Amino acid sequence: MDLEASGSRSPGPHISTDLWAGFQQALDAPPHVYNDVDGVITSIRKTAESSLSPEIRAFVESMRRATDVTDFGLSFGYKDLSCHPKGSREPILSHISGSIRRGALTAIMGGSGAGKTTFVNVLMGKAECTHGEIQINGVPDKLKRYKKLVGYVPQDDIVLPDMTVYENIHHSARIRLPREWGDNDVRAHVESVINCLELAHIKDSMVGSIGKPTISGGQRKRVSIGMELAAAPMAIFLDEPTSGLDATAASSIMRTLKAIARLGISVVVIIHQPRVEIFDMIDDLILLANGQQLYEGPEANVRPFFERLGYTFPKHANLGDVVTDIITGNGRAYKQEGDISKDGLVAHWRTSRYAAASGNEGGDIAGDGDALASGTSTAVPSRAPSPPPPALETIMSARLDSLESGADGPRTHEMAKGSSGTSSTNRRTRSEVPDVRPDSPSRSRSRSRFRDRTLSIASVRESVRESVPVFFPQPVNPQRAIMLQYLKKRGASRLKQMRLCLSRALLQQSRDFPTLFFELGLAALAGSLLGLAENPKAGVLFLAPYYPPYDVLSVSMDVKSAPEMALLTAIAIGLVSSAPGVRFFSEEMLVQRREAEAGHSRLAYFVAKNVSVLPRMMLACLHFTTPLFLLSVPIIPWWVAFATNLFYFYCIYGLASCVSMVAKRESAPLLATMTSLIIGILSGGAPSLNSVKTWHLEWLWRMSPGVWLAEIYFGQLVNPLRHIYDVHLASRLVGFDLEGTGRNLGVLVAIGTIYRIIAFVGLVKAKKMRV
Ligand SMILES: Nc1ncnc2c1ncn2[C@@H]1O[C@H](COP(=O)(O)OP(=O)(O)OP(=O)(O)O)[C@@H](O)[C@H]1O
Repeated sequence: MDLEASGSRSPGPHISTDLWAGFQQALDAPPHVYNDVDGVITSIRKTAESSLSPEIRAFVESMRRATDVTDFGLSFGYKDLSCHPKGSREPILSHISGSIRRGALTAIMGGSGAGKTTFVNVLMGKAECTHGEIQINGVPDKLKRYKKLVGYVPQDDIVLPDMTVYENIHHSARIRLPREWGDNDVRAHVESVINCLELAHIKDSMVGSIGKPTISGGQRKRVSIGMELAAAPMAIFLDEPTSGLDATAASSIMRTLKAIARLGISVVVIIHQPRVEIFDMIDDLILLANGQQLYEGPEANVRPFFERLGYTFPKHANLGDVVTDIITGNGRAYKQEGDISKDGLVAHWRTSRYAAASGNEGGDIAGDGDALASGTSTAVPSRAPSPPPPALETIMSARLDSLESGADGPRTHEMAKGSSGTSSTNRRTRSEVPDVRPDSPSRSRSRSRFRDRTLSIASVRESVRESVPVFFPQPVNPQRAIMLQYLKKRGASRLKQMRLCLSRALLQQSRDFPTLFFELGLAALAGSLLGLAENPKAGVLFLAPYYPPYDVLSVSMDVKSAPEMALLTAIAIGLVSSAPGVRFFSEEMLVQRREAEAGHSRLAYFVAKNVSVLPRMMLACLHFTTPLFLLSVPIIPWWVAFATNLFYFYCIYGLASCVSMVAKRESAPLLATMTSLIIGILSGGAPSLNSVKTWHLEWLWRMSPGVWLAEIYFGQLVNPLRHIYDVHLASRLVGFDLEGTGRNLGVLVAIGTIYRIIAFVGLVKAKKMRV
């Protein structure tokens, strides 16, 4: 069964209608008009919002509380953006100008290497441009400041497989929402996100991995989107949100994204060769090639734009495919003669932009009111022509008429696209979006609410006429100061994040019982085998000459057994713990990077992960040390052996963390095992530390925790016999000190900690995610 398809129709637990369509219901809402004119438009907004379902209204209210502004959402304006990193021969982006409207679904398209990722990184404040100007909500500003208000959904659904849908989203919310929010507030927001994403019926299901899925691909994508919406973002960027999904799931995701945009959140997607129904849902398009624009404007205008350049669109061809072919320089099938190169398209866009800016008739485009691009004397109109927004009266009349006649009313973007009505593409979109509630009670309620309000709306029309109705995007400058102030309070403190990450890590471990069982079993087996190997010696691991004058009675000498036992112990612990140690970080590396780039504290995560593993490490050490001691009966006090082994486990886990930062997930366990074997061999047992000293390489051996473990074992096994044997002679022969157990334990802790510091540096410096 297609879970995604069934999921899109299943209601949440407290939602009465079985026709609930989540966020998509917002697509049927009347236009959302902003701009407060003596409270007049506010009443219209309230009217618009009253037709939304209670779940979506709860989400909108929650968003307002999280952002502390009434009209959440970000619009971006950019002028002449150029990025030319050092070492790169060509600029990655050059002369990009335009805008991204608040509340619009904007798609960025281009061939491989066109600069889409870099452009999105710039808009998200993750990368800086070498040149250009940027406006946020109509005000020149630094994008970095708004990072906490921006969500990013990577192409691969990077979620924790052994956590439920609710837990994945809830964790993100608790880390990123305003810190003064109580548990109930966070829970309510998460519930509203889950309901609106139609995940309520699977909220307690484990997410599962791609190899072992427990929910469908479309649902995983929704979880991934939910993790961002949980943080109440004002803009959300998605890298190929439909890739890998079947047609139904892909359309459903895009409709959801479009509805989210309608609520005010700016949605920007990177998309490749979209299917026609997906292409039709896009409001605005930004087409890139070779790091430069070749089109920016409404999706509805892209076809006429290319037709003016001589391209013909076959009757039944997929518009998305044709556009992709054209912008990658493969448009010969659609233009028999003339230039079809990407450079030609880029040059055309640039010249027509400048022609339009200078008022030249030949200009192919005209500015559309983008504040940055057209609001100043130096402005460069940067978008293809958007028909002027219709008057508010037209919109309200159309909406009221449509409600009277029972037809679906025009949507905001459709109106913004042209007073002439909806474009053909948008008509297609609407007809393909199933009207899930043709005669539903909520629809009738919404109609009657509208009728009731007709009078009051009619009475305010006159006063509204004086003002210019503003549709998306709406600069929210007056609210900017409040928003920036509020941004500082976003996100849990580092200490709280540590606590949250710790409880999550412990929960994960408690669910991974088979692995723990296997690890403890392996530790017990290794300890038993080593104990059996040492058992015939009955704990006598040292023999040396007697002191004079009894030295002539000495029968034999054995100074190697103690270092050898230490060597075998080090190797066994290395084998037992390196693979589990590497799992902790390498399996979650992508999740960690996603979280870190979303603003989670790396330090909190790292410390919590390391703390969470301590009980497991102690259990493994107990299972290793106990059989070893019972079978080999050495003369070392049990607690000293336990502490020594435990600190060596600590070192191996630390070393495994370092390996997981540099090695690929598949090769990390093998590499960690090999590394632990090497440091085990460098324990001074064979070759002896004395020989190493003669090679002047003691410093190298001393860098290995193995040598400190061996020195403790040697001292503990030999020193108690000092009244019988010449232990100093033995010490000189082997090269180990007899004293300093406490110091050596301290060194082991220090080495383990140094490994962790190196691992943390690796975590911070590790390659960033693709976007
Ligand atoms: N930091 C950098 N230094 C030098 N060149 C870079 C850097 N980052 C990206 N590039 C280059 O810039 C070009 C655009 O890269 P970008 O990742 O933005 O393209 P893209 O459109 O996202 O491609 P794709 O769809 O294949 O991911 C590529 O040729 C890439 O190799």
